[in-house]
Amino acid sequence: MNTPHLAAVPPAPAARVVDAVKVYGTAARGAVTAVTALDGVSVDFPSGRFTAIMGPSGSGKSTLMHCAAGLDTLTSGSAFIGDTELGGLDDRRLTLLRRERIGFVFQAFNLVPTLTVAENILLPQDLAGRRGDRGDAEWADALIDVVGLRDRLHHRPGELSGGQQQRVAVARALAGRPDVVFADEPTGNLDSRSGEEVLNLLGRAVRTMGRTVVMVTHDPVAAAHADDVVFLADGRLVGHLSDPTADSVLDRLKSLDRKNLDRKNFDRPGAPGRAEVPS
Ligand SMILES: Nc1ncnc2c1ncn2[C@@H]1O[C@H](COP(=O)(O)OP(=O)(O)OP(=O)(O)O)[C@@H](O)[C@H]1O
Repeated sequence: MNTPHLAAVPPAPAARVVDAVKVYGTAARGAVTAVTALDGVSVDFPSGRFTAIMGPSGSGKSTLMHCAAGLDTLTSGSAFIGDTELGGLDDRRLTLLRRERIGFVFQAFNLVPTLTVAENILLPQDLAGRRGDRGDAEWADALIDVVGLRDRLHHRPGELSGGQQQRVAVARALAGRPDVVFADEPTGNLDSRSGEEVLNLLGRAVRTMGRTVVMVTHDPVAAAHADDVVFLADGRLVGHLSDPTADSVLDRLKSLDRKNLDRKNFDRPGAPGRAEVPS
């Protein structure tokens, strides 16, 4: 009997957006400029991989991340976490989905100052009512070692360095074993050494713990920690690199900047990516 040949099927993306459009502002009283921050972006964030989102300032990186993570809504198009379309969820379900399936790391750490390190890390499990779950407790305990904070468990965030606080934030983001961790400029407030530690941690979460990370950054050295880099310019997806290095990312950014300048010189008035509503 012939055994059917099973081709390796790539895992479904942990998150994706399809034809994503986001317009900020409206034409009120006939004279306001609307800004098209995302202009028809479709991108997959594969499961078990570390993806960086890069692009010039104002290109739509944070908007893409916020819409993909259900922190903001799209004007049109769709955003999915796994198979769940975010546009179809009411506020309560969206809050639950963010709590149970997504981890967040922000530039400003966003820890709760009155809670200890241990309490901050366990907060997502407490909110989800899962503190008693044995598997979760073991996972959180292992995480504390991975992020190197065992001797700081009873300190409060104000007693820690910026790098240590961000490591707590990474542990907190991973504690609930989310489908995907979204990190918005996680090294933006850190010196290069602490930044490197946080990036190594995110990389380890993907490569040894099987997690999925999507990170917005403007730093080619940070992006080089990722498996894939997607590039945005003027709200559009304009490139992709696998196995990036800081040099290859920098080269791509420079070529995007050149193309952007050339195009803007040709396209005046009204550069693409900006929907300008006449007064
Ligand atoms: N709440 C808002 N209201 C109006 N315009 C906004 C809003 N948020 C972002 N924008 C505009 O949308 C565009 C994309 O912004 P976004 O913050 O996503 O870009 P970015 O690539 O993350 O930028 P940066 O690297 O500077 O943080 C910009 O032109 C920005 O000014």
